[in-house]
Amino acid sequence: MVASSVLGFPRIGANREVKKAVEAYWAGKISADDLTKAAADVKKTNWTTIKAQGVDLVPSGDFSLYDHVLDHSAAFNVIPKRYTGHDLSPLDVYFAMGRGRQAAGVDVPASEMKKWFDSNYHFVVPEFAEDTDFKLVFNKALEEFNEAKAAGVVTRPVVLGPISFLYLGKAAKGSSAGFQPISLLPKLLPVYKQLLADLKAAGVEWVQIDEPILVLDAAQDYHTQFASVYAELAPISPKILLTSYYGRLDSNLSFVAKLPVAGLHIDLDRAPSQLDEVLAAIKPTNIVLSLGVVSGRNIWKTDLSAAIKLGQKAIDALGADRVIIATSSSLLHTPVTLAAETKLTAEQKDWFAFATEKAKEVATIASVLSGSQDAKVAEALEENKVSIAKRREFERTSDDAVRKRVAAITPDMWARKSPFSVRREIQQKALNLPKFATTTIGSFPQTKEIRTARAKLTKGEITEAEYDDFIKKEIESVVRFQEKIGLDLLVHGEPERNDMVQYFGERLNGFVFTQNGWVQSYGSRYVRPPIIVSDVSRPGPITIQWSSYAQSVTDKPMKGMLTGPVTILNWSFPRADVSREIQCKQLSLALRDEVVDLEKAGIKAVQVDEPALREGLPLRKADWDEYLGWSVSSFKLATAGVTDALQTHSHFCYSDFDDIFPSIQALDADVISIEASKSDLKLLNTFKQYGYSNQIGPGVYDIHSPRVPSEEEIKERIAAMLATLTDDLLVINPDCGLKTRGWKETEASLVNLVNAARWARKTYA
Ligand code: MET
Ligand SMILES: [Zn+2]
Repeated sequence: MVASSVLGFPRIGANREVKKAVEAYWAGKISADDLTKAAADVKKTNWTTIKAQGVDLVPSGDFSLYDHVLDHSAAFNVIPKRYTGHDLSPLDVYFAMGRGRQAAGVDVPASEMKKWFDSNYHFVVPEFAEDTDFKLVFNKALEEFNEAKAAGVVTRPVVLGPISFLYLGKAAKGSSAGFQPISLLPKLLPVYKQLLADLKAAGVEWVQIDEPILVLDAAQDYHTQFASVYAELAPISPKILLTSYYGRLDSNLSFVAKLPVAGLHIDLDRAPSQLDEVLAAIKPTNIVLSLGVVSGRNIWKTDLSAAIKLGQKAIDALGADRVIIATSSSLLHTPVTLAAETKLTAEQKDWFAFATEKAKEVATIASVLSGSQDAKVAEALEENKVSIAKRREFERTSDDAVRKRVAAITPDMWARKSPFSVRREIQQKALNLPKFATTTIGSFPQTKEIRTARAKLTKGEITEAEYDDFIKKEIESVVRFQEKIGLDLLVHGEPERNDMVQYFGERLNGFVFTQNGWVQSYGSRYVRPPIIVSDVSRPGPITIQWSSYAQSVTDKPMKGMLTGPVTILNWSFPRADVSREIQCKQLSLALRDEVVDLEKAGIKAVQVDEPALREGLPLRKADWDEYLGWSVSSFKLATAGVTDALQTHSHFCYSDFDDIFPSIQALDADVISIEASKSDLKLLNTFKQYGYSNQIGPGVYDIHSPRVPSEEEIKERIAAMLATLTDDLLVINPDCGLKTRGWKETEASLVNLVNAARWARKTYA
């Protein structure tokens, strides 16, 4: 019998129930009990849904109200001191860690957030100190196992592994130099033992322990750490399924195959070629192999026949009892169900599988491999063959003009005409900005009124012209606001955009959209990634009318605002039949035309955002050059079609840039803005290390939290930056767009920012 399994499921609810409940709780509209109840309903629906698809091993413990790494930190008492002692309930401490808290005498910023591997999901970075006092505050894995059992589903609890937990975390501020979280392993292990022993006592058969760091280049000591940790855990634990996902095990396989675990999960979606060596390595052991053949990262229907072949290969080597068919990773990166989509054409719908459909796919593959004679299984397999054939047929169509244009790209097309120093002078004349120029990253609060107007337009309750008028009024008021508080380089505020990627996707050929395809990005923030289904091109101008309108109502310079090619690609579900590089180049050419049109329309500065450049970086260093090569040239291709007088900006947020900083310099944007506030300005060390020649605005405050930074705080940050950056290169801005913020905190924060910049002009005159 070949078993089927799912590694994790979206925790947002089919109708975004979790977002709604969490935000209502934050707003004081529902109680903690109501929130717990709403969460319980979603968990129960998830378990029963997965089971109903025929899956044998259903996950539990993967649910989260905010972030699963944060859950884990809270459960293990890894709670920085700044969040304790305020007389907050554990739930409020938890949310304070996730998003900061500023109320009733409590004023604490959020913890640092980082991208989860190469995905657009963000986790809250655990902070470890030498005196971190690990204890099991609550056993989430056990509680949710029991909860699922009571709902009639026996599950496989999911736990983040100890080594990944420590490596994903950081040393708390004030730790002694050289302190490394991994040194806490001996102190942490007893708590894991307690957790696992409790699971075993509760009758848990299998526990899934996630060690995703196994797909990263091995730290030197991985080998001994894994060997000693799992030797200690295995005897007292339920059967351990050790999982790796998002990439290949590579050289880590040599020690992983020797661990005393009952099962090993590998990602065959991202790294199909590792199957042979894994089979060879574990054949002499008793390890059960979980094959991640159904992608947890994209939304394309699995080619079941191809997956069955891989499964059969594993069965031939190991026997059916040692094979599990699984999703490649948790399905948290995919929308809940295709069933809710009513606007996709039948042809399009037939191409896709979302989380629920993917659960069914693993079950079908496992049934076929188990020799099932069930007519329904045979039928599902047949239907899949037809769907895959149809998609292949569609893939043969192409937009020849786009293909030709991509083939004709030459390197001179992606170089600016003159070097930065020359451009700078020309641009300074055109823009006339003061020293320490202030600007924002683009979006202003997306208010209820804006969302309502958009919804009305979608429902046909207002006309296109009425909507456009509304947007113009919004733009004008955002412009007046910026003038009033004294910002220097203005933006139009992006009120017309539902989402920075979706907005462009909807105006380009080659994309399709879902109505309800939400995927969690961080906390209660979900996105609906567009899907690239065919060649991409620009049927006409996208942003020109709004940017030129905004410029027409002010004498101050207006910055045009576009989402960059790499980010559109990385935040979409890409097609699987054409390389990412080619898809990116197609996007670049479309955006290049838009940038040129903005300049023609009289716009003097254009920002092309690339917040997702870093996240697309391959997990293995050996693969970096290839990616950085085409992504950097794609950005440049999009921005180099203009004259020297156009000031190009780019923006990056959420991640560590240390390792790719030379590539950021290579983009040759005239100005970059970059997240720095949450990572404790450690970025500044990067500037020190590599130097930076163009203008730069490391964010002076964190916009991901409603907390208002004081003027003093911002001055301190500016002063800290000036210890490393020369004053004529520094630009003053928040660390990201303001669309998730309310107007009140936006105004207060920006007033402080402008005042701090004025202070800097005097102080560093
Ligand atoms: C995630 S980066 C966001 C950049 C965009 N221009 C904004 O201000 O919202
Ligand atoms: Zn940003």
